[in-house]
Amino acid sequence: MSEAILRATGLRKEYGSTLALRGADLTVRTGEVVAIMGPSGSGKSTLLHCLAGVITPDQGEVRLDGVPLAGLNDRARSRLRRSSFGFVFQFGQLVPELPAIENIALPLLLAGSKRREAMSVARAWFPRLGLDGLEHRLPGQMSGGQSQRVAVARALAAGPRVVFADEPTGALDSLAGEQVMDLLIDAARTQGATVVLVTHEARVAAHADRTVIVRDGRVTAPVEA
Ligand SMILES: Nc1ncnc2c1ncn2[C@@H]1O[C@H](COP(=O)(O)OP(=O)(O)OP(=O)(O)O)[C@@H](O)[C@H]1O
Repeated sequence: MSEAILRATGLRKEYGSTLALRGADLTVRTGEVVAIMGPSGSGKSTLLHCLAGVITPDQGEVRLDGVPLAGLNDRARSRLRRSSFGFVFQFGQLVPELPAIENIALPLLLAGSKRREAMSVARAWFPRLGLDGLEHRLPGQMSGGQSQRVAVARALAAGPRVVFADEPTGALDSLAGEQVMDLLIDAARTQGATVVLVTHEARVAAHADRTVIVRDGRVTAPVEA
């Protein structure tokens, strides 16, 4: 069995009087696709954001390759997010002023690629996305499903080690949602990326190797595969 890439132990997070996480534990292995399910407000997004180092838990820790994220300063944490992580949200993550191809090229440019090289990598995604000919469409000129496919390509283009997806199909009908999930899982597996996915939908979770349930701020169903 592969090594743990992410290990969260005893995560606790309070927002004012709301206890969002109360001792959440989760281990994710390299190359695994893990779905996080659970009732609304149970703490799924908070857990995802702690795993990704976007928010810092009040107690407990997250380790990436055994190294505690809390030990990194803000700059190192942002660099890590940029170089090792990709993100897909429900909607609205593309830069509206940039055509699809430039949205995909953006993380590569931020990582230091030359423009010509970044655009060529981005262009190569279009046949795979089923979006040939739409390279120069703005996000507002594409359907929700097309935009989400572009968002998946953007999350994966720079070769992240972990992709975090929060309700990536939440705003889509079932056919468009299936296409987005097929693309996300297929591309992640091809690249050997690990995926941590929050979803309400069992058919989305069915794409995962393993599903865990968050209830009242704790991970209640199989912590380990
Ligand atoms: N920034 C915030 N400020 C205050 N309360 C928050 C904040 N973020 C989350 N919460 C609260 O923390 C709890 C857990 O929220 P979280 O978004 O993690 O749950 P969730 O399981 O992802 O919910 P949903 O499925 O509805 O998206 C909820 O009660 C929520 O209202």
